[in-house]
Amino acid sequence: MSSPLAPAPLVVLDGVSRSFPPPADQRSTRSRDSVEVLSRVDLVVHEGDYTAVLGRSGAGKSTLLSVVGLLDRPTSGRHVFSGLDMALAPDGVRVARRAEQIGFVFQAFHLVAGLSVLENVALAGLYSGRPRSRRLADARLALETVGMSHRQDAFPPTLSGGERQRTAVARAVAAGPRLLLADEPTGNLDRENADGVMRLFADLNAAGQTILVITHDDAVAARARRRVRLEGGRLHEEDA
Ligand SMILES: Nc1ncnc2c1ncn2[C@@H]1O[C@H](COP(=O)(O)OP(=O)(O)OP(=O)(O)O)[C@@H](O)[C@H]1O
Repeated sequence: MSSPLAPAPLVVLDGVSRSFPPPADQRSTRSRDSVEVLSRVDLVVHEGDYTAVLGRSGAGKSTLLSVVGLLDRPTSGRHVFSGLDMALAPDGVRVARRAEQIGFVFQAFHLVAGLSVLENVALAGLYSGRPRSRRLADARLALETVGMSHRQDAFPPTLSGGERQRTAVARAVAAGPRLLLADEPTGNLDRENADGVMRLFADLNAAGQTILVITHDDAVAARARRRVRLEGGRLHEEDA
């Protein structure tokens, strides 16, 4: 039994399932049953955790990240984020929570080519209404954290892959999210740059950042404090 003083978990997935309609080319010839990609998944993430979700291509990792990141709703099950039941919350509440409390890093960086590095990072907090002066100050600090201050006036097309991803990480953490969600963050990087980004994640976590990273790469997962694996729609603990 947990202590009454123990902090509430940041994320709780309780019996979460997510189904999709069958692919169009299979609807007439095969079963019309929907495909259950996540099947009664349970997951608890506490503040300060650093968790890697492993799984083969098609295992449902991005689907899981979309649910945890409030980009998608489960078909059934309970999803609590930051103390609020999100599976049933109205869209407006979900969008606000996502903007204020979750930072995303994707494999493809998703930087805006026509904005400088500083301006890209200062986009963090825009949707939760932070004033520009505050966003710029936060962006400068985040760029310092990821070692990109010297490139703040550069434009994304002139950056290396590693620099682009460090910029994307700065943008994800600049507004101080409670949760950093990363989807294959090293997928477009060579080993050296991948190592750099994973060192950065370890440093952020050591400073208190809660991180959930999804990856098919054991070397990336090895850097996390906890590993879980998605297989057959279910989530299994990899090791103690
Ligand atoms: N919006 C959707 N509509 C229908 N099927 C979907 C949808 N999103 C995902 N799927 C299906 O769910 C399954 C899991 O996809 P998902 O992208 O979550 O896997 P993944 O583990 O992230 O794969 P990868 O490592 O290749 O990115 C796939 O079979 C995919 O086709």
